Amino acid sequence: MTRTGVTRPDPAAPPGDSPNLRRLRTALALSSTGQWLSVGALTAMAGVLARDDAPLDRAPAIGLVLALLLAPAVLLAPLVPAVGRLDRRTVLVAADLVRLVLLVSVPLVDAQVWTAVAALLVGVAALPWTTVVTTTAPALAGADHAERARTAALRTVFGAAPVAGVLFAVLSLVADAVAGAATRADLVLYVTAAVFLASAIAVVTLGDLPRGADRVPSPLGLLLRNGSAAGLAVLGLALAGGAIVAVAQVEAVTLGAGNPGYGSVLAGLALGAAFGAFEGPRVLAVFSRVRLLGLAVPAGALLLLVLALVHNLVVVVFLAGFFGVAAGIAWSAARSVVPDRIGHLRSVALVGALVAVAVLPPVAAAIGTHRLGDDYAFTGAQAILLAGAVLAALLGFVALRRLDDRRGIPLVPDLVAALRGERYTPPLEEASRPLRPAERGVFVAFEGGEGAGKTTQARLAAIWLRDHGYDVVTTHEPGATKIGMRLRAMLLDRDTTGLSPRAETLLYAADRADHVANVILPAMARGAIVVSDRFVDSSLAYQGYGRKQPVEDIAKLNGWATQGLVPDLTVLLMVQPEAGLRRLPAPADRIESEPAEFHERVRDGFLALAETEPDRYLVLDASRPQSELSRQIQDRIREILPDPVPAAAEDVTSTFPAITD
Ligand SMILES: Nc1ncnc2c1ncn2[C@@H]1O[C@H](COP(=O)(O)OP(=O)(O)O)[C@@H](O)[C@H]1O
Ligand SMILES: Cc1cn([C@H]2C[C@H](O)[C@@H](COP(=O)(O)OP(=O)(O)O)O2)c(=O)[nH]c1=O
Repeated sequence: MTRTGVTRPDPAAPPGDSPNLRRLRTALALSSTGQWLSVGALTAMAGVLARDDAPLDRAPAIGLVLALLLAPAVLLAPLVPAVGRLDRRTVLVAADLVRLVLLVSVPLVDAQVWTAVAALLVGVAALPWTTVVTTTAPALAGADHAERARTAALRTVFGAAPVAGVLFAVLSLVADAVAGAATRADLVLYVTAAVFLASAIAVVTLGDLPRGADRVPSPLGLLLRNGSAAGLAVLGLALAGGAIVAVAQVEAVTLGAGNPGYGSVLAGLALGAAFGAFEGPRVLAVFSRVRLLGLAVPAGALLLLVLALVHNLVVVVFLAGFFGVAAGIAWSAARSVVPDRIGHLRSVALVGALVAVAVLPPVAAAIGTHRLGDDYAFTGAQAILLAGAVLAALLGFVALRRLDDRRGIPLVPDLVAALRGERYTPPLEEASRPLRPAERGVFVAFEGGEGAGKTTQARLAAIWLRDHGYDVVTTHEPGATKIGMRLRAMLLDRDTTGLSPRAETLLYAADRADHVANVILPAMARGAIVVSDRFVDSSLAYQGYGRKQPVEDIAKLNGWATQGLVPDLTVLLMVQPEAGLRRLPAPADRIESEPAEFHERVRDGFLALAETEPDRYLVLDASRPQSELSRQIQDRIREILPDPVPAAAEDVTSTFPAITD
């Protein structure tokens, strides 16, 4: 604030940040801390109220409370838009106050059934807050900074978990010190209620919040759509992580550490996960993200295996922390592997955790405790942790096998080089690649939305290929031939008005037919590698999905135009349309100036095309640094390269001594 009371923009604040947005994030931090604390507080209370003699018999009651807390997020998300029509601040305050009342009521009612009902209602009351991340914070930041605001809000939600974990452990210790070992969870329940009060007050002090359509995608819908092997790895971790949380309290009580012990395990897990997710992008930065994912998941599984077998709380807390780190790194790697399917990954994690906490505790209780020798008891809790570890490791390996983006490059030297901060590049002739007849060249197409970096990456790939002695032809669409240049002018000139979608499609196809006949096929016939900036997929995405014309028809038309030529590899660079368009210099051409929804449809179209033929596509997150992208592209191109020297010629030349100077 200046002396005149006018708020000046904070020069250090990220673009799009406003005082109101910052206050909203503070409220979100408080509310999220309360929600995470509720998890510890209500499960602790469920454990106390179960009152069974053997700690393991309390597991199903604890699992039930966890499942009821999570279930609304999975099952009721589609109902959230209904609250979007109400006043935003009133809904958020009501959501906090409802949770406050519920948490205070739990120790007063003091009944197992009410604790379970309260858990369900706390889960329901948390739902309106999800719209702060999906809608309100991005709307407050404005269109240009919406994505950044969404990310910051998500970080706030998950960053609150370790804070709540540590707070829960400390409060449990205090309660233990004051009231003795047989404490209930009253203190932490009341403190959680107070945190919700603080959140409600923070919301009241907020300025106006924008209304707007709430978009809370249904986790169940996302679970089934956009499946990916990366999702399998995340599922493995979610099941394993869910197993830890589901039996943490039982383990802590069995080891004589009570709620402070339980809180320490939760805090360790949450701190580790937050650290891993935050640092993930910097871990082995030059190493393939797929391989990092494929290694982090089994590493987490191994930690879980040891965790299941030791009977020492301090060791368990550290192992839970390291498991969290592995899980966090794996999560960040999975996000970079399928940047376009993060919603799917989140749904897998949520549903996996829900299944784990609902199903595993009753199984643990049913297995019971078995004495092995005189001083080692093996419990059902350990059994499900072991099962979680094995399953996670298996799913991690499946993901690595299915997705490996450095096939043919040995894992160990690749990892050793990455540990030294270097990128392992096998000599070209050592890389395993199917040899292709040299008389037919190779055709690589670069596709993607506006400003995705196609021209940049096509150029870098061509330079790299030429460095390795290949005959390379770089070309582009539309407009690579004389006729094509005239067609391009017609197609992209903003003065061209009223061009019908069919005519547009035919003109692009005419340009392509000329391009294939006069540039691409002659180059391939002499064995060259052709690198094209755009090809048929652009027509399918722009004229098909963008202009809403039948994709099948366009594919048929282009099959004829191209004489059936299909790229050996299509590199698809995915970028958020608005980010891509921002990268381009003004003024926009006729297609670039289409509305945002058109470009969204084009983007979705490209993805749908890649999904139908995953082996032919390399899909990359174009927001990553250019050098990283080009390395991944090189790795993939290497797999399809022909021998640089025709096999027949090599038979002769290889008998001569090499002259290197
Ligand atoms: N990975 C990247 N990160 C940031 N900027 C990039 C990246 N790749 C390309 N750019 C920049 O974005 C702009 C558009 O890139 P360009 O290769 O012409 O995209 P396209 O051919 O897909 O329209 C250029 O200024 C380029 O330097
Ligand atoms: C090849 C092709 C391009 N287009 C559009 C996409 C681009 O907006 C424009 C090509 O313009 P261009 O300036 O080459 O852009 P970029 O660098 O993004 O490739 O033509 C189609 O709509 N259909 C097609 O089949």
